Amino acid sequence: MSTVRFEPSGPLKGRLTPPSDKSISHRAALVAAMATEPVTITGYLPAADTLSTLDAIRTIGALVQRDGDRVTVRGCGLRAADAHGETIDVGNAGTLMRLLAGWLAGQEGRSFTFDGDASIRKRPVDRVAVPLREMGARIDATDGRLPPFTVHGQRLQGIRYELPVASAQVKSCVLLAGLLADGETTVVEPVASRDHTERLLSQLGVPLWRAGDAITVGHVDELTVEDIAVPVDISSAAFPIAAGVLVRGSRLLVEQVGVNWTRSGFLDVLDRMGAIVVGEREQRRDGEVPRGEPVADLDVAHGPLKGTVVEGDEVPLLIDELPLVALLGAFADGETVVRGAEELKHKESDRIATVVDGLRGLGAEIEATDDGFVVQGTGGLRGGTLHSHGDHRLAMLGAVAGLASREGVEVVGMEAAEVSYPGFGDDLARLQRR
Ligand SMILES: O=C(O)C1=C[C@@H](OP(=O)(O)O)[C@@H](O)[C@H](O)C1
Ligand SMILES: C=C(OP(=O)(O)O)C(=O)O
Repeated sequence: MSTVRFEPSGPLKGRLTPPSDKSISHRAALVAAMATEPVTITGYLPAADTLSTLDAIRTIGALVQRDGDRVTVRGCGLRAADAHGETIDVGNAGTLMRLLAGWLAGQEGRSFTFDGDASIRKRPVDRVAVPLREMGARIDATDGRLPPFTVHGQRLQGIRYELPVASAQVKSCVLLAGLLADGETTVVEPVASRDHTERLLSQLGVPLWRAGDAITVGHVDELTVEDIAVPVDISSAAFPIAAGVLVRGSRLLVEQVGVNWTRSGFLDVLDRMGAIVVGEREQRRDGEVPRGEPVADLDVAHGPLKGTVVEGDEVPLLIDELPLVALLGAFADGETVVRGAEELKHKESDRIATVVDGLRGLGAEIEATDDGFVVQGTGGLRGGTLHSHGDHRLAMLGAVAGLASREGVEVVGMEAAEVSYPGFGDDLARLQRR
């Protein structure tokens, strides 16, 4: 395990292009594997989670060639003809585990076992097993709800499924299963969550439409996949953006960031907190499913912050950035509250507990609640030691906290950042050298 110290920093300056989007890279690799003609993905994220996805599709029979962030996939077709009985190692990647289960649930008469690391073994799969069973698949999970689990593929029937929680992973799992199912499959969302799967499938010409909160996909016999370009991950960009906002005298240009409105809630929260982040974002779009992913350059400067409340429909639009909202809250004037975010308990760590314990250990005035946290802003942070608990977003949170702190932060388990942001430490160092 690596321990890295992040000292209080002088102004961060310069331009930065953070890594490609993890969510979209997973989806791009999976649809490429469902095709039979070769597909080239540019801007594929070469991080631990998305390398697990390339390994997973190789296990199922796809041929994969990677040169940096350019990946060529010769897929195995929607019916993954040659695969059976494999064990798929999803590593640390919840998104891979849940989306791939949807595709493989429709492989009639064939079984696949899913397993992963210690963190993945604590993450619930009943949330996808319930709708997949309703569609006709058989799924055996450990203790009824955890990995390792086996998916016994069956001929699937389309269903109408009302998501009990807003989860893009569950929505995407059911939509991918729907491609193979007889008839139409509809997923109803309680509130909007990231829509990368819908945008990608509709770009590929799959019959897919949205009516209010309901997204419907039709059966397809085969998938024709065009080349795919992946934008920069706003969830990764959020760390240097937060550092630019928090470190006195900073001015950064963060380039080519994906600003799909279902992902960019963090930018709206920054606006409310009074942060200076300038760049054109996508406005909320409730009608037809848009094709493709919008990008923008974001100009970021240090400035004072005020507390805010994040709750309700906004939560899924920045679910992975909520740890950073807690950190920003510690530097803000007044109180910052996050509520309605119990889903944080089911991530790579229990992010309510790990964020609250981690930031409190650095001197923040923060309390956990059942569904979020409350931070009393004190205008700064002392510093100390923060443990990542193997959670990439915690490791990067500690690093940003260190740069903005008075005494520096030692992050125990910094290597976890490789899950989503290869070269994270180098990027921060480069911005400090300008
Ligand atoms: O669909 C996706 O790519 C993701 C959806 C979210 O999870 P949930 O669907 O569990 O909310 C998010 O936290 C995760 O990092 C990626
Ligand atoms: C929750 C996350 O990812 P996953 O669910 O794919 O492990 C994340 O990246 O913060």
